[in-house]
Amino acid sequence: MQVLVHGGAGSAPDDPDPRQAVLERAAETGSNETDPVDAVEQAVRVLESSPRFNAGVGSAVQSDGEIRTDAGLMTDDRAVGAACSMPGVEHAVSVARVVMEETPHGFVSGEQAVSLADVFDIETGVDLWSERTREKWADLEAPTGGTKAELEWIKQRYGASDPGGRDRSGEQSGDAPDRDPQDHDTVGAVAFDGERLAAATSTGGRWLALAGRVGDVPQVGAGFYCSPAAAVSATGAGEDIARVTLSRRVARHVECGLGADTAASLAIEEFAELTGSTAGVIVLDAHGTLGSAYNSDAMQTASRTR
Ligand SMILES: NC(=O)C[C@H](N)C(=O)O
Repeated sequence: MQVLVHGGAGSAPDDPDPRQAVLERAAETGSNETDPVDAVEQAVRVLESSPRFNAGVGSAVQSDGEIRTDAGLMTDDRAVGAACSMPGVEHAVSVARVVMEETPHGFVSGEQAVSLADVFDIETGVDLWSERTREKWADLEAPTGGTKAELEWIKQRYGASDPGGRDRSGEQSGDAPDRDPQDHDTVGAVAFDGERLAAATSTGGRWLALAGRVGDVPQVGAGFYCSPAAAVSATGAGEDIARVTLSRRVARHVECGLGADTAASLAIEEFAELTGSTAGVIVLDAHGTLGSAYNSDAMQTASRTR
């Protein structure tokens, strides 16, 4: 089994070494599996359980002070499952898998997704707050007073720094108020067993987002995609990733004959040109070739073959 994982595209983290150790453990855990769906699910679950990443425990907090998780999973036969806006769900990737395998649907949201998780024995009601998110949330001093007040608050702030720490004009925004140096850390995995491919992505979204906001991660073709040619997981500025269906774009380039790395680089170049924003992708093709590209300051990855 070949597994490649990422820990989000964004500004360079202060703690790359311990993060890298978790990524290595995730890749190894996935590579011990014999089925690519198990491989991506188990790899992502390791990352969701680490407070160092913005997925599961340690996820970003939305404007109403609630943490909601999102994930998507897909296989090369185009089976797909996604789930979003789930409070108290650490392993969003496992809910995405339930949607794929146990329902006739592709995407389930909110309270009902949490109920579905419960029915299939995925733990709910989990405390997803980490020390870091608690401190950051307290520092932000979010307004109380409902949706209108929250919207006014986030409109000035959301996207003032993208996951690469740059403002929308491409200038460094290091001294912007409320800039979040850890606005990255979405996690993803791709796996190949020599015949079958799978891809999965999981996140808590982005800081300073309106309650109920859903980014690219659970949108098929945007935050994740898998075709018989390639498995892809994306990370970065979710609204921009979705508007150019970034993961689908990478797979399409592989389908047109490009190598995994070239396909990833070309898709990121196109993404940057079309949106002026930052993102990263990992890809594993049906020849077992790994590829990745990003235009943010950093994107940590780890891979393992067994
Ligand atoms: N850090 C990320 O990758 C965020 C994620 N793509 C989102 O927009 O929800």
